Amino acid sequence: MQPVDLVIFGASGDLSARKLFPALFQLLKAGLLPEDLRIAAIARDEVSKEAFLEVLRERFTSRMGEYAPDDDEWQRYSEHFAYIAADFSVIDQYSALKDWLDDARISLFYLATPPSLFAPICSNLDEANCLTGDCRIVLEKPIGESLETSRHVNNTLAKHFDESSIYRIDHYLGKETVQNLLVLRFANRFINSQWDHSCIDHVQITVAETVGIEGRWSYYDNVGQMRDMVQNHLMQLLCLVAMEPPNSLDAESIRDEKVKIVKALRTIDASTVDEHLVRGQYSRGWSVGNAVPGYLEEPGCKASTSNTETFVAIKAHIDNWRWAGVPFYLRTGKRMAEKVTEIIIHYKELPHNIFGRGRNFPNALIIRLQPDEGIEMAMVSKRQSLKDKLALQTHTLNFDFRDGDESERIPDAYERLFLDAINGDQSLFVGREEIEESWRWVDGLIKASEAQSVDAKSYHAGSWGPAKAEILIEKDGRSWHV
Ligand SMILES: NC(=O)C1=CN([C@@H]2O[C@H](COP(=O)(O)OP(=O)(O)OC[C@H]3O[C@@H](n4cnc5c(N)ncnc54)[C@H](OP(=O)(O)O)[C@@H]3O)[C@@H](O)[C@H]2O)C=CC1
Ligand SMILES: O=C1O[C@H](COP(=O)(O)O)[C@@H](O)[C@H](O)[C@H]1O
Repeated sequence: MQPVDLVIFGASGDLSARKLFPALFQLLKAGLLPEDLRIAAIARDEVSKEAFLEVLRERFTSRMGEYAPDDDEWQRYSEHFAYIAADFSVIDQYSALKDWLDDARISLFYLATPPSLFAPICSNLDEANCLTGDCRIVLEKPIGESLETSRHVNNTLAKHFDESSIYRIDHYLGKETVQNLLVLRFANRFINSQWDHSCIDHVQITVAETVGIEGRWSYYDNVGQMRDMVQNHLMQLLCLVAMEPPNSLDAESIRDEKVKIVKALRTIDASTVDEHLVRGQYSRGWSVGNAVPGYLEEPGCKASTSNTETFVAIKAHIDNWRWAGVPFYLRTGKRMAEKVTEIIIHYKELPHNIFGRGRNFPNALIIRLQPDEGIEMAMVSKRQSLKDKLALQTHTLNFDFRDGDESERIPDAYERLFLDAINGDQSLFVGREEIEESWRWVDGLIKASEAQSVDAKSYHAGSWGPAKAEILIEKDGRSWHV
């Protein structure tokens, strides 16, 4: 491995503490990163490196539980760090970073900052002469808040970095179970050969969270679940389920196939939005046994009303040969009954049922991405019975990723993504075109919903969303899996 300097902008933020620094710790502990990795943590607080690390360690300990570092491990981890206090928006404050960087090493700039700072940081890095040698940039989602603003960010990036040096993160792609979708589909002939409109009745993708907006009201109220989750995470899952086999596993081949799916998504306009979109907003209720406030009672809320959605259900169609006539039902929300991310492939009934009326149980493939990661196949078999010769039942073939070992740690998505960015592998990062095409579709949906004044219907925290979401699917004679 080549020597790497990793610069984390936004080092005092929530993402850094919860995901980035723990992932780096795990990778170093496992010996998967260069031993001489240097990490520059940059934030605004005027504190010493020791003070920064002390706070970081407390945050680690409260969140990492049994995986938190012991004293020796923490000491070794600390040795990789430098702390630089700077305001990223001010060009004059880049000199300490310039002095710290070493041209002979790869510089990996990680922007864990509000998206409004992406463009200024790129320009400032360039102007401060920090972009010499092999430089790469990693950006968190969201890239923009619309097609127009994402283009602006991408255009600015392109002025300072070559596309091959830009790593746009969608952390869902780093999840082991999401990567497994490619393997499941393209390494198993029996699945691959049954993956189209002739066998599949419909697809459901659910990304349900029990958390609320977690103190992010001012950010969230401007974006809502459509921009926070649908434009990126759900779109990526949809693409991985629906895309054609890529020619190879290189980034370009995978991105090309994903873009084709996004472009084939049928536009939902003002004339069709009512039958295809349900929006919701949580009111107070119960979440995992605790009473929780409604969206408008969350800390930081300054408004007495808001039409921002915390729940979305969509019926989407992909207008191509493979998926003709197969609806994709997508659903995502905060403060739902359970934390679950799953994809359900519902197969069609057989063309002719020799077992008689009421004895047809269509197969279903249940891909559990989190938690309880695994795959279930609902199959029909005969129940042993002398009384009823044709007693049929659904049996489940269950494939548990942990192989029954609950103590096994599934690596966090950010571990995979750091490793790939350091190794220069872009295959799990999102390309410019797919992001912009995704915004084009989502912008159209938002516009249609605004034109028809589709309200965010209230649902109780701890439920499965507004009743209208049930109707969206039930009027087609189907129902949500959970
Ligand atoms: N949190 C999460 O779970 C996820 C976050 N993201 C994305 O990651 C990014 C970061 O999110 P998150 O960590 O939650 O945000 P936070 O608000 O918690 O952290 C932002 C960080 O940026 C710093 N910062 C802001 N402005 C400046 C400035 N002018 N100069 C120097 N530092 C500055 C803040 O420092 P200071 O403390 O001084 O303000 C803080 O360290 C966002 O793009 C978000 O959308 C993506 C997926 C999940
Ligand atoms: O990007 C985001 O993702 C999280 C959900 O991530 P997960 O890995 O816990 O499924 C979501 O809560 C957050 O609002 C969003 O910005």
